[in-house]
Amino acid sequence: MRRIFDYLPHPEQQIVVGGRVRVPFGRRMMIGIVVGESDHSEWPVEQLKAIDEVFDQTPIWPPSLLDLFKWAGRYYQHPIGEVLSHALPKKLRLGEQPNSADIEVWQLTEAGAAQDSQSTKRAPKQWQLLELLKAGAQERATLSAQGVTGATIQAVAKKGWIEPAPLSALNESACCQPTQPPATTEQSIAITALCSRLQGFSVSLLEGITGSGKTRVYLDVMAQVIAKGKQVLVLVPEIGLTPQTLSRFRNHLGVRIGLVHSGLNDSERLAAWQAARTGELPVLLGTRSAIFTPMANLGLIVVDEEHDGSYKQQDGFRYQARDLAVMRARNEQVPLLLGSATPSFESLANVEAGRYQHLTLTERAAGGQLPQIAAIDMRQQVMSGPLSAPIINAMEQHLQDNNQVLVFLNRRGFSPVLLCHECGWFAECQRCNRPFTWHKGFRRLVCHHCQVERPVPHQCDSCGSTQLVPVGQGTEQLEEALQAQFPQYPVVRIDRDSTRRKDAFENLVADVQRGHYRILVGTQMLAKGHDFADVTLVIIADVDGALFSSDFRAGERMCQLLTQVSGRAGRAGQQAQVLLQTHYPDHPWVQQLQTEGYQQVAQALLAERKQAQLPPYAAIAIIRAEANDETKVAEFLASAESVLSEAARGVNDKGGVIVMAPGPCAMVRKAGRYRWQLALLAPQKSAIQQLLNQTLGEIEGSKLAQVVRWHVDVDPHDTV
Ligand SMILES: Nc1ncnc2c1ncn2[C@@H]1O[C@H](COP(=O)(O)OP(=O)(O)OP(=O)(O)O)[C@@H](O)[C@H]1O
Ligand SMILES: [Zn+2]
Repeated sequence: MRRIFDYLPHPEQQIVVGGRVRVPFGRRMMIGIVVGESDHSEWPVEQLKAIDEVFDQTPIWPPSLLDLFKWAGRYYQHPIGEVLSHALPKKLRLGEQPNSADIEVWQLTEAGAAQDSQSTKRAPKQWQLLELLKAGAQERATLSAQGVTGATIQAVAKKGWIEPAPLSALNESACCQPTQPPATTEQSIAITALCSRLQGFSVSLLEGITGSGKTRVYLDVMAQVIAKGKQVLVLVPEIGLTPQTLSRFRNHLGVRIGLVHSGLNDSERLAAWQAARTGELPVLLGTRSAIFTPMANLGLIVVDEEHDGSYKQQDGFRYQARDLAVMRARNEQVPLLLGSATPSFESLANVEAGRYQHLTLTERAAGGQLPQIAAIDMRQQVMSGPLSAPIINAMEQHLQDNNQVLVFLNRRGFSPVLLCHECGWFAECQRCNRPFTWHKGFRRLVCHHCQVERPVPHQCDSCGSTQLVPVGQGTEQLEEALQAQFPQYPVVRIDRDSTRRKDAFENLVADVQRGHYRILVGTQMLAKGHDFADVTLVIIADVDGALFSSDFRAGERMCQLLTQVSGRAGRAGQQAQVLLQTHYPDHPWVQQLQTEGYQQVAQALLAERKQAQLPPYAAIAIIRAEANDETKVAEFLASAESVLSEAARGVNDKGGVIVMAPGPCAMVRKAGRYRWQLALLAPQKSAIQQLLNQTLGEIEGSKLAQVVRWHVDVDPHDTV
């Protein structure tokens, strides 16, 4: 509910703003959070109920953070209750007390330290655990982030090689790596510039080409902050939290690193949260939602790969964690460091406007040149498999030279369509009106839009023919074809399907690092931020689909993705190559990326955005609605449009808000429901805010608002 509720104070207990209380709500008792105090109410005092129980003597969040949440609720047009509930670890929502002692810590015993790889020869996982603990005690949560399962821990503990350790062991354990290569000149310049701004609020954008060693810059700056006794909050994209990242942080900083990731259970999550809140944890490393963690002594926020789409929550409370980081840094008066090889256009525009400090790294830290992208014109190739002859030849070369080859294809499954060769019928999801993807390994057809599955048919539904043929290719097919083409080189596929099991992703990445595989096939999971030292050739198998998206951000996204994937090649300083297969070698983005690189393409695309008055030079919000009955969706948005248009006449002083006519989404039917949307555009974010604040109450009150599912998306990630 888009509102707050009034209660009388507890007769004896003191209440605190930002603390939890139990209150009667309807016929139930519920846990609430006190967001403010007042000496009056809109309701007659006899109608108000009293707070039943007070849980907290001190606020859960400091006032600056509570203010941030209130701001976020207003800005993203999301009910404050849901925002706060989102920010609160589950155990606290249920009324438990914060507790940081709930942490399971393990250390080597003397017997364990005496083992060598021979004694665990048939149990490589156990050896991995022993090796990890050689550097000192670690939390179970940290071990699990590095691919160690509970079963392995139990097995090794049973042998008497490891034992539970006190929490204090963590602080002594993290060791500093003695042999760091010296920072490069560019890195040193960036580090000095950043360290001169550690007081007060500022935002810096570190734009460093792929492999330029941005992480090293973060770490040196973080070390300075930690040395002053302050805490650092580091955000990474959803799949950027690899064992490698973690060990780099541990080794370099020599302090305990707290983690927030999807593999934590509720107790571990609460323990990390509490350790951060009390100030005992020097570094908290986490994905999007870590931005909500209170930190007693915050000294710096770092957002790595700041352009990454996973910082935007795509359902419920649709916040942008990078943008919240800016607000949080301002509220808490600390510096914010954004880093990327392919900065978001929002951040580039902020640099242009002089709001962010701009630091650049233009050379690769380990030497060598950034690989050039070369397009292979598919129209002139005779294709015998998914990859053309020049690509196969190049792969042969790099593999013979003992290097790894990465083949990128952003489509899971075996084939995106299963077609009847005789009549042209194809298997289609009835709820989305889109073809099913054939997953050969799972022996299922899966709709990638609504996740519904069905068995693979033996016959055509329409004519009964048994000649069903796969059309188009996904990673599964590519993996199969490459293994057949290069039987002597092990192939691994890394995508959401091959990494479904817990820890599978961490394990596969570790195996790639160890050189177990020579050919890596994968989706964007492989593209982001990984440091695979032996990859010298990157193949981009197909980008053609992305060239035709009608989303105004399609160009930005594609250039980011291609630059990031390409950047996986030659990171240890080798000569490297990137080959891109396309039917459209003349497409302007493809051309520009080959000849100029991300910075120049970004400048060109930004100029177009400015001309067209689109974000980041304007603000946008979208109201989306869906229902089984399309006319209801259209009617609801039409009435919303008239409410908005009427009110929009009043906000003309700020340059006005354009209320676009409602229309069907690019994918008009999903999971059986029809989807429409209405966009609001304005030169200023505040104008859209003002308009939504004025009108949402009325829109929400309409009868159709109860019939259709709808939501507001401020600064949407997807706009089609
Ligand atoms: N000063 C240095 N001297 C030698 N090697 C370095 C130095 N700094 C970083 N490196 C190495 O360069 C490689 C790339 O560094 P890093 O992964 O930090 O790059 P990055 O800027 O984050 O790249 P990306 O944006 O592609 O993720 C790593 O293997 C790292 O160990
Ligand atoms: Zn579907």
